[in-house]
Amino acid sequence: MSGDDRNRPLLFRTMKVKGSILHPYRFLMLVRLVAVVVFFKWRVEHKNHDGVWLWTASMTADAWFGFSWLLNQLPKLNPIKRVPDLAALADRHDDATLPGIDVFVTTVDPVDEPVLYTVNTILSILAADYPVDNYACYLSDDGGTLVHYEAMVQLASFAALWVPFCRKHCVEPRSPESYFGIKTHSYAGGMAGEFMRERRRVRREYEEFKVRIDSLSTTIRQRSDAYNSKNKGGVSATWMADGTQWPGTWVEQAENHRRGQHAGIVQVLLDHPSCQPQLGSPASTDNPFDFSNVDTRLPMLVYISREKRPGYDNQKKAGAMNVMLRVSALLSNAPFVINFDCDHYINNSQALRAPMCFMLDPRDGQNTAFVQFPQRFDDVDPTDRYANHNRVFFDGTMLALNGLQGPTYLGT
Ligand SMILES: O=c1ccn([C@@H]2O[C@H](COP(=O)(O)OP(=O)(O)O[C@H]3O[C@H](CO)[C@@H](O)[C@H](O)[C@H]3O)[C@@H](O)[C@H]2O)c(=O)[nH]1
Ligand SMILES: [Mn+2]
Repeated sequence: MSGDDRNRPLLFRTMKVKGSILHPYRFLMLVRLVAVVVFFKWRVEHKNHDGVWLWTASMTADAWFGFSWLLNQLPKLNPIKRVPDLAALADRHDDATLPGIDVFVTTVDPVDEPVLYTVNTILSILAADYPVDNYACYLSDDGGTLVHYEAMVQLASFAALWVPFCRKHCVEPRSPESYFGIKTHSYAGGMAGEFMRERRRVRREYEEFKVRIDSLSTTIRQRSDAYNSKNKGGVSATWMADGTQWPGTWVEQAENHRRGQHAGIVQVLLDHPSCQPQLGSPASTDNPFDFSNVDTRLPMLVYISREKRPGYDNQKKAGAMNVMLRVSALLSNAPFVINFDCDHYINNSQALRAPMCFMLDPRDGQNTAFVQFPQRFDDVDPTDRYANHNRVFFDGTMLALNGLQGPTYLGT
């Protein structure tokens, strides 16, 4: 750290858990520890001579549980919360000096992992508040299906409306499905009438976009049937809208066009944007949106389906990430990568800035390998009877590990 850095504001704050919560918890740990030790003592002193084998087995199991309980408790003695300071980041780095980020999204099956989720994930990424020419989004489709590719084509055109709309009205969250799912929308800006009008219109466009996404598999099948019937005798291919055969997997399995056996595909759907802001056009008779003061550029968007061959282990998500690293190295080569599963979305438009507070921190940045966000889950029943929010893990264990060295990496 240079002398100059020492006087600068640090980019994140470290917060201890309140004593009123921590002290009773520590006391409870002590009580449990005493109980566990007393229990072991009792066990050893009351050896069951009729079933020594059983006694030994259960002692071994208890000893192991006791030990793992201890391992689990020790980090919890000092849980730590780290909060990014976005204002300090903005002071220190203007948009031009923020580093590039390559955003990786992985998906496999358009049915098991519904395309609508993937589409929302990507829209929330494209609409994030980060310098547009400084980040790029890559989708890896391990299914190699045309449905995903055409969904991305549709998405690229819907994003041209959704992203400027989000920027203009500071919409949160920026995944349209979640945004329109919220019952009431507070609006603090000075254009309430215009906001309501544009929101209604975007909502209608989104509903139409969803219908197009939902009908993709039917559209593709009908189109392919039409081409295949002209092409009698040949194999039943899957056809793209431009009248060429899709290089990935086909609806009907064929040599070199099936799951686990097809050529690699890389398609740039949205090109790298220009470096200067591009303001949109004012409202007119055939354009109800006034984007004349909004930057309408979109970040780069790339579709990838890696090559697959039978007998070759693809290493699932890790393999997909490897391929995305290689492709992005050629196209955008950002110093940082961030990855999401296709069923995750960014629920806060500042989410790409937040990790930079840790990575660029003058004190700890050089020693930070990765930043792990807590995950939150939608559509869990409000009382969370079955603990599906995983709060103990995300708000307990992970904070606890934070106080030791850092949390574990969760794959996203
Ligand atoms: O051959 C494959 C198999 C999986 N995936 C993707 O990998 C991700 C995770 O796979 P999934 O089987 O859905 O794992 P989950 O159990 O749902 O997710 C848990 O496990 C993942 C892998 O460790 C972590 O990334 C997640 O955070 C964690 O919630 C998904 O986006 C998949 O699309 C691929 O890209 N290629
Ligand atoms: Mn999953």
